[in-house]
Amino acid sequence: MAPLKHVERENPIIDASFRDFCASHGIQTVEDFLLHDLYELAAFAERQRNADRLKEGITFMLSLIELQCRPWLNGMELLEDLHRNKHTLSTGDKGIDSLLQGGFREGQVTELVGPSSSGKTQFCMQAAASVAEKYSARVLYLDTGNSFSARRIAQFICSSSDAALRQKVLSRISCQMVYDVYTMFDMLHGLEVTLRSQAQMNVNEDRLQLLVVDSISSLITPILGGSGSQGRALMVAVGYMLKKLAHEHNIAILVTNHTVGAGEGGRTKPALGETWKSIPHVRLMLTRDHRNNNCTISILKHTSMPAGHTVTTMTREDNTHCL
Ligand SMILES: Nc1ncnc2c1ncn2[C@@H]1O[C@H](COP(=O)(O)OP(=O)(O)OP(=O)(O)O)[C@@H](O)[C@H]1O
Repeated sequence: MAPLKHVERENPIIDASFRDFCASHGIQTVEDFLLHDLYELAAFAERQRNADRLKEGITFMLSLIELQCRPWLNGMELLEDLHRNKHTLSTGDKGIDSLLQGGFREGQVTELVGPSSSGKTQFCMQAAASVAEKYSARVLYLDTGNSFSARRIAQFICSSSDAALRQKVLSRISCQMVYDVYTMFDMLHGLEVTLRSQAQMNVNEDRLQLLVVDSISSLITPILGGSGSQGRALMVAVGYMLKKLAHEHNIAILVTNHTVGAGEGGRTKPALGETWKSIPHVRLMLTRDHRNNNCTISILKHTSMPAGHTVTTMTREDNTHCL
């Protein structure tokens, strides 16, 4: 059960005096709120010296509980949400955009799977440049392996010959190093709090539209060892948080995953196993022919397309292939 003190991080109105007031009515946790008569509590608050602050705190707690208990959505409401909010974002590559019917879908998690040196990081940086440039959007890049390169991103910016524009695009891309799954939880939680308060204040300019995690597998693989289920539970929790962020804030999320071993028929398969498989909405497999630098992307899973569609594209050396 979450103690009320944890909620103070989300809204300072849940301060010590609010918590003391709640404690005097036997309310110590968020769940305790559900068991109490809140009209009675509000009536008690009315008689206090700091009535306005207390009532504001109660209203906030109610909205928080409501947020956790979202009603079921029917198919019509889901379709409307899809048309109204979930647009596609160009990946920066014409062929891949056409394969994905426009690019990454906002509100969804797209996973790029590929062996080492297949070009996953290059793809992520190209996508970051494309979204920051084409949509004047903010991009958050979580780098788990020190592979982010601002210089390489600058090469992917189509208007890179214009120094002022290039600077503008680059300034919309923030990069943060994340080396373990616990830092990742803190990061995602902080991001959720920020996005929620921005939504409440209707801040819409330079909206965060793409979140990149390169790579999710290097954060999760170290906690999966052994026979315990704790690692798997943490993995599912991270996946759930990513999906929730994507859905509630209309963000396209791109994560990378490496491949392991020789699966059935001598082929490699995505790491993180069967439990992770259900997390991403879209799974793409990237392979690279090192003789001619051709990359092939094929769909392993998609919400509206059959698996197996494929596109072959060239590795970009600079920005000469801009769309
Ligand atoms: N500046 C660059 N210009 C052109 N090609 C590059 C550049 N930097 C890297 N590459 C190519 O991209 C390849 C590596 O790709 P990348 O780092 O994206 O692979 P990856 O799939 O992310 O690998 P890993 O899983 O090991 O991190 C290199 O082998 C190189 O050929």
